[in-house]
Amino acid sequence: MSDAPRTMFEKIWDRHRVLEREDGQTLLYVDRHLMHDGGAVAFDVLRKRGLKPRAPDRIFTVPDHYVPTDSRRLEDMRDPRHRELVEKLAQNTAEHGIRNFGLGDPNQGIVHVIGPETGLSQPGMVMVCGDSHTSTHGALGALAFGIGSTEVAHVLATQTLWQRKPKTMRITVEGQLGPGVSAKDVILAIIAEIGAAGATGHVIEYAGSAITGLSMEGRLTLCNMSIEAGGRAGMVAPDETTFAYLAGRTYAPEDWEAAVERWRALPSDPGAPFDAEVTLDGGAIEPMVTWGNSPEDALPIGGVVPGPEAGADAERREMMARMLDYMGLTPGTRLDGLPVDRVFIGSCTNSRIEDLRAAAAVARGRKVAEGVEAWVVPGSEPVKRQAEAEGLHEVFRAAGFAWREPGCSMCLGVNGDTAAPGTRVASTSNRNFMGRQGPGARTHLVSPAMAAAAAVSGHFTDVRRLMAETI
Ligand SMILES: CC(C)[C@H](C(=O)O)[C@@H](O)C(=O)O
Ligand code: SF4
Repeated sequence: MSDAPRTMFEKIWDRHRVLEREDGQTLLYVDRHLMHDGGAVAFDVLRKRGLKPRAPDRIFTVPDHYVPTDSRRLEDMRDPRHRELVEKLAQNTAEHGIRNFGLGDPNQGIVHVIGPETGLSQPGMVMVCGDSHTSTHGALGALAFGIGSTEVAHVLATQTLWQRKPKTMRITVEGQLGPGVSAKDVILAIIAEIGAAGATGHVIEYAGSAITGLSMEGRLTLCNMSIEAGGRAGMVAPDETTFAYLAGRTYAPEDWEAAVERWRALPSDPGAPFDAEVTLDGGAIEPMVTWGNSPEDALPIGGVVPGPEAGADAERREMMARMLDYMGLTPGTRLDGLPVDRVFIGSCTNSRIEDLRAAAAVARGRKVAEGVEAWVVPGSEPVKRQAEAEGLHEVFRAAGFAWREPGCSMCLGVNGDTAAPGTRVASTSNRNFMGRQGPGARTHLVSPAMAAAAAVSGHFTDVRRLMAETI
């Protein structure tokens, strides 16, 4: 190998390359394979072919999509097909000696929350999961990406995966984020800038002082939504923040000092070329709200709903008209002041302890507005315990928020946690697609602080105004 400067992505790719095929595909070794209840059927595929999981100690599973968030009991799962998926995951993993963080386990939670939290996600690893938001784990300096169901079976059976080498994109955000501006606003601003297909075919590396200044939790939020910009994966170079976050976690490496030494060599070399470069001014980013049905349809809270004529071409104009109709919005409406019916604080994007602290800081001493139903769904059992130890659940309850059990919940609604048709939802999740939170439900993506501000105001509002009022 030459001494040419390499990106962090290339270093990880090179280290995991097993062999290359003539058509340009590379067989990669997989360090960690995460699975959730949505992928439980992969075990049947293996069984039918007489195969067994190749490396059970590298596979970790958790039910999150279908679990109820008003109970921890399997018996309370209303849909028998969903219960079967959760049971199947427990049975298959028990049979093969795979660690399953099952319903009721003290570490159960959303797969992308518990990976980092348990220390399973580490710098330099190749990590996969049959789920598009696997990009989340890249926040720790891993190459982590979602795979399809056929690939899940392939990884189960071989602990390797065929991949075409993606391109690289560096997104640099310099400067200091303003008060009330979080990682969620940064990623929404990025996607608004480059578009929902802006990073297609690329692995994104986030860099710059606004990024390195983020906590690990902020970086997880950022990387989580890389896929919403079309990116194959998103990564942040490991640094002291990363090491401090991982130290002492259950699955942190036993040879800790040596591991940290290895991790220090991972960041992209100075001068390493990226296929694409994007820069943003972090200081100019404001609290964001989406108005349409793609995460790219995001505007600062001071913005107004655009009209279809703002679309660049006929196709976009037609799409905008359809989205405005679906969202029940009139062009020219100010986002600040737009009434909400429901508020969802949760999902693998924004359900970690810092997210709940940010929301609680706004909710403290205030009341959820009349007619608004607001939920807080912690990302995992440890997040829930920590929040309760800090009394955050009391803050939320006193304000009128429902305090629920961990899971994907209203992010996707496959467990039955949905919003009624026509309902306008302020949501801290990552997708505002038509029907995402239930048929006809109108999703607006926001940060946890902005969601809490909407809950107590009864409409979207600039959280910075509420912060100024807080004594
Ligand atoms: C169910 C799962 C495969 C899906 C994904 O891939 O992302 C889900 O988590 C989502 O967020 O839409
Ligand atoms: S919380 Fe939402 S985005 Fe994340 S894995 Fe679950 S359904 Fe997918």
